Amino acid sequence: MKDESTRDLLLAVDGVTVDYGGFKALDGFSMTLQRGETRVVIGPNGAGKSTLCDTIIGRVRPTEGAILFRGEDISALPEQLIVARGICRKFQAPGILPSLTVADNIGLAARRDRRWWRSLGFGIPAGEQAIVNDILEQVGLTARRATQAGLLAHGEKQWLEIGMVIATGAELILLDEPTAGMGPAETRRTAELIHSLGDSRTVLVIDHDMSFVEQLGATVTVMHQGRFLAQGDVQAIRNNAEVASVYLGHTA
Ligand SMILES: Nc1ncnc2c1ncn2[C@@H]1O[C@H](COP(=O)(O)OP(=O)(O)OP(=O)(O)O)[C@@H](O)[C@H]1O
Repeated sequence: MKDESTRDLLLAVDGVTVDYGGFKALDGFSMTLQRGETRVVIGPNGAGKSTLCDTIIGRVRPTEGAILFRGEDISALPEQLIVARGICRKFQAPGILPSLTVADNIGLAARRDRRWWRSLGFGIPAGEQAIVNDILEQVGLTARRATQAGLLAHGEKQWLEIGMVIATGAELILLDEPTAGMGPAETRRTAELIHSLGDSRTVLVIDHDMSFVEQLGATVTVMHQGRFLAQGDVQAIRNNAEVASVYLGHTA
């Protein structure tokens, strides 16, 4: 891990409100991410977690406030320009091309902004082979490189998707419930994989599974009703009476 003092600000969500005709899915929400950190955002159903990701990636526009990426306001940019600047989101639903091999899916993701359609049917150019090999190794799919992606097990598909996000070169990766549908062993492997991204990427994870959150060992930000509720390590969050009350539905 980098020393705190050498880290710098990558993302600032600054007082963001998303108002749907009077209902505020985000209500003056603020948080910051330092370069190289992994952060988990949790919160009860409807807390605004997905809306936060939608707003960062430009799918939803803030009614108030701003999103600053590398110090620049990106809140009015179209999604594809935000992606081009280095933010990539992995959705719960797999976006892999099932008839292509695992390696070709990663190769395509690496070329997505570089007229990747031209490469269809031509295999992976030599220079990219090394990148693809590295990513396959990182996501633990080297032995599956020639397998059709559609034939992978559920967990493997999720890792391939994470590999594809890595391949885009994005500096900020948004992972929306990456362990959905996974058993304990796959969940553990996913935590290791996110760990292995180390300081090279900044990762924002949304998840409900507290054992996964614990394995990640990351700072946790808690949202409730579109607002910031608490932030700290897993233990502090577990011991936070206000957090317990919003999850358990009673007052502390
Ligand atoms: N397009 C929309 N129009 C109106 N209300 C919306 C819209 N999108 C989301 N909401 C509402 O905003 C609130 C926050 O939704 P969001 O999906 O961001 O929460 P979440 O924390 O991701 O919840 P979950 O854990 O259930 O996925 C919810 O009450 C939801 O119904």
